[in-house]
Amino acid sequence: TCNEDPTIKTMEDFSGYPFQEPSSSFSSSSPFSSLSVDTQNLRKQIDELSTFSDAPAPSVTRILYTDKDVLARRYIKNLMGLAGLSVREDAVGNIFGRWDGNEPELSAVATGSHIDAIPYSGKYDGVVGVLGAIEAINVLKRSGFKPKRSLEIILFTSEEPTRFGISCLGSRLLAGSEALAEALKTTVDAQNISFFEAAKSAGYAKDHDDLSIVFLKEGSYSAFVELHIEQGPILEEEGISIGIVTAIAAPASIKVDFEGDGGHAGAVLMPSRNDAGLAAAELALAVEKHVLDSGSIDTVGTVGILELHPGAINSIPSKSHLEIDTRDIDQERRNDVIEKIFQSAEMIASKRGVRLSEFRIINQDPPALSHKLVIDAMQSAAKELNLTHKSMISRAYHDSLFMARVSPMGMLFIPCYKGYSHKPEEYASIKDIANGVKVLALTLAKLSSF
Ligand SMILES: NC(=O)N[C@@H](O)C(=O)O
Ligand SMILES: [Mn+2]
Ligand SMILES: [Mn+2]
Repeated sequence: TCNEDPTIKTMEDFSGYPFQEPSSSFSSSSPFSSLSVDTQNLRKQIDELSTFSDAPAPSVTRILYTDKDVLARRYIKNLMGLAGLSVREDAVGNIFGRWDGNEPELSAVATGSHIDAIPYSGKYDGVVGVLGAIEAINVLKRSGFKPKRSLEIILFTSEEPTRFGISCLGSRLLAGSEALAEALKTTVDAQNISFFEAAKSAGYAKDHDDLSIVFLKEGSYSAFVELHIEQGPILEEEGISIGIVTAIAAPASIKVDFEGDGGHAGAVLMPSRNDAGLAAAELALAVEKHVLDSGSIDTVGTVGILELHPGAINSIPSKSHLEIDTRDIDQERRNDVIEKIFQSAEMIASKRGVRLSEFRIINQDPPALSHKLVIDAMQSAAKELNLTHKSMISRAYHDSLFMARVSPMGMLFIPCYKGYSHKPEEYASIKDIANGVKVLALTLAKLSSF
């Protein structure tokens, strides 16, 4: 391989895709002389949407089913209407905007992403894939194109795990997750508000608690493509416009609780303590150790939530709560790490005389591979638009991870500033976004004519 970049090697092993572009089954002569993106309008929309936030600019916080989320959803539905799409919503608030093709009975081609944003994050994560998708439809309409297969834009509910601790909630249900449909009957958020109460407050789940109605029918889509910022530095560093995602890494998340006796920080001497806080601290370091010991750069582990109770400076923590996110492109290797984390939790609990009161694996998802059909379409589109592109893997997860279970899937990445994401400094230039929109438009056109 050209530059001994360990991830390239891994990507070839992992996605089975030779680094060199395979021959495309899509014709190179596209009827599209010019695809014009309304960059000014798109820029304005990204800024306007970011104002529906529970955090002060430049940060964006937009949590599922909050007032700001409902306003942002209304904003998107309005834009879908202005683009001439027929709009519908399902019981959990996945929103669909459809442009009927000449042969509407054929399964449609879909694209989409999410607009929910974790606390104090940026304007572009997910948003580029929703506003960009609507603009891609406008671009095709402006060029006089008429699809054979219908084109459908999906705004997925709750890609971020912020409110109910479950990532990709909307797309998991669309992909038919019985377990999730069941679990949501008893799921509550940190304020003890139930999922259904919250959904109803946002106008969803009116008279349903059997969420299997959200499941997509077999063959609903002939292909699914998601446009997203890279959330990594590669494209920007290498000056490449488009990332052709060939695979998405396998995410997992774990909730852990320790319980000890707590007590007075002054009066209780060290030998007679069983400090739940120190148990949590030790486990957090053990997560790092097990991830580093996997010997692969592709294994990552994060303790993004660590809470102590009662949380008083002069009181020994009697309870501690950790939430662990670990990922890898190699599912086996990731599962080994999870097993080692569990053994450490047990070992630490017995060594420190605290109780391991919870070790719950919330999700342990397999990785997803992009489909040749979609990869070829994305590559020939980028080529026809004379945009530099490279194949790459996604270490962040996306709704595409679950759409791959019900449809041939592919993702398009665009560069973002220093690879920043999940923080206010997240940024993508309108030029890069416009390139992504053009490649998406052409890819959708190719797939819809297939
Ligand atoms: N794309 C993205 O940020 N997805 C996240 O929810 C993640 O944690 O990967
Ligand atoms: Mn995100
Ligand atoms: Mn995202």
